[in-house]
Amino acid sequence: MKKIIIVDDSKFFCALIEKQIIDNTPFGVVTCNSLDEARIILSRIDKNTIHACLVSYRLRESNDGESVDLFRKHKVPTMVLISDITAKLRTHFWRLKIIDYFIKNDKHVAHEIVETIKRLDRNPNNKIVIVDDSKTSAKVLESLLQVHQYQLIHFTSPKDAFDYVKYHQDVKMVITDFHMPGMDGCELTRKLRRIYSKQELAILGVSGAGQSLMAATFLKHGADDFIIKQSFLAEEFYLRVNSYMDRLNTYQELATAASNDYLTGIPNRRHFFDVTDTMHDSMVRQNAAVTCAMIDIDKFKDVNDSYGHTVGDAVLREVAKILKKSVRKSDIVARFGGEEFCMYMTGMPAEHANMYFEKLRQKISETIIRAEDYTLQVTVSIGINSTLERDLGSMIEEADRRLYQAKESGRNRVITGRVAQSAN
Ligand SMILES: Nc1nc2c(ncn2[C@@H]2O[C@H](COP(=O)(O)OP(=O)(O)OP(=O)(O)O)[C@@H](O)[C@H]2O)c(=O)[nH]1
Repeated sequence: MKKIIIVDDSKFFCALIEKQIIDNTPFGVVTCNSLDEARIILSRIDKNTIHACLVSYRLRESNDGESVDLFRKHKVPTMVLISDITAKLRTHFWRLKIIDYFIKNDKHVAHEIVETIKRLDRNPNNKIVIVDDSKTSAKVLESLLQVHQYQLIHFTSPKDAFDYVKYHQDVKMVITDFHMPGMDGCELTRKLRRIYSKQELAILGVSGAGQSLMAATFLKHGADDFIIKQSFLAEEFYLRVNSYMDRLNTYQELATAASNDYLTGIPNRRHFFDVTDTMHDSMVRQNAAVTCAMIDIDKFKDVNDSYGHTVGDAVLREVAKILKKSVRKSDIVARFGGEEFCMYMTGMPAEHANMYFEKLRQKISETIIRAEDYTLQVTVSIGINSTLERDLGSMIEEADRRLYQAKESGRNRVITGRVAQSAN
């Protein structure tokens, strides 16, 4: 487990922050109450296991800032604790390329520290594209963003940047200069906004000083914000980038929560229909092979009654995992509710469907599920329908009727409508 090192001479403060970090992040904590202790820890610990450190700028029996220098020398991402801030210190901190500073007696300090640690953990997955034909200007932004461990890609050509962002939906933010050959920053912003909404992509315009109209022009074309190259402060830049990134991450978490089942993490019924609606139309137009399947765990009530709901939940997660692992990227598996799942398989004709689902049924029945102190096995009944119909709802309804037949005729079996296969 990666760790956060806290260095502060107040044991009470260390304990308070340690608890917040342990309760709210995946990280462990090592605390030191003096610089000497911190030196010993640094000499013993494997540096790769340190996520970041939180260090008091002023410690008893050491010079101001000595603690920060020690961790910076060891290339540990550093957050600084301070009792109060001055303009001089602020400038000094950003020159040192620290992650952030926190005022110790601020009542939100623990929350802010935890949020910063979580953000630092997320940032390697947060992709930012910098578009600037000047490598020197881009380097300035890159070196600032690297401190916060964002994933960065630099393009000198706006056209190349556009092509990249268009096909890479994982880009969260574009920071673009205005004056560039071929396409200016506003045009790039306008083109990107046709594809991505503000909930999907943040765009920050950048330009030189003395361009008073530039901010309005960028915003008008769909940018979220604008910064002036020569004059922005590192602190202001971080606050803006981090707040847009936090907002995007929150939107995406909400979107995932709305479309995915909370227990198994696979799509829910609503999302299933959102996705399959257009997909199915195109399948019908191409007269392509499609198979729908309804899958239901047998006697699931007995699982809950015999082992408890926590074990029941673990069974649902395990079955969902097996279903998800068994499909291709173009197929969709969703939890329709309770112990019932639906699968939409593209390019699967009737002659393959029966064998495929028979294997799947067998795999589930052979899987040993471990939950709490129990080991158990469950079976599923499956109804499948490979007769292409314009209306997807009717196709699923028929698969559901066959699932009912599978239950009625003894469970743990697959019913295709044409042949009923007994597993027993
Ligand atoms: N643990 C857990 N149980 C759930 C969840 N959703 C539904 N259930 C339970 O699933 C059980 C479904 O029971 P039934 O509809 O009687 O079906 P069954 O026992 O599987 O019987 P057959 O389908 O006829 O084989 C009920 O006891 C529900 O309470 C869930 O999210 N977690």
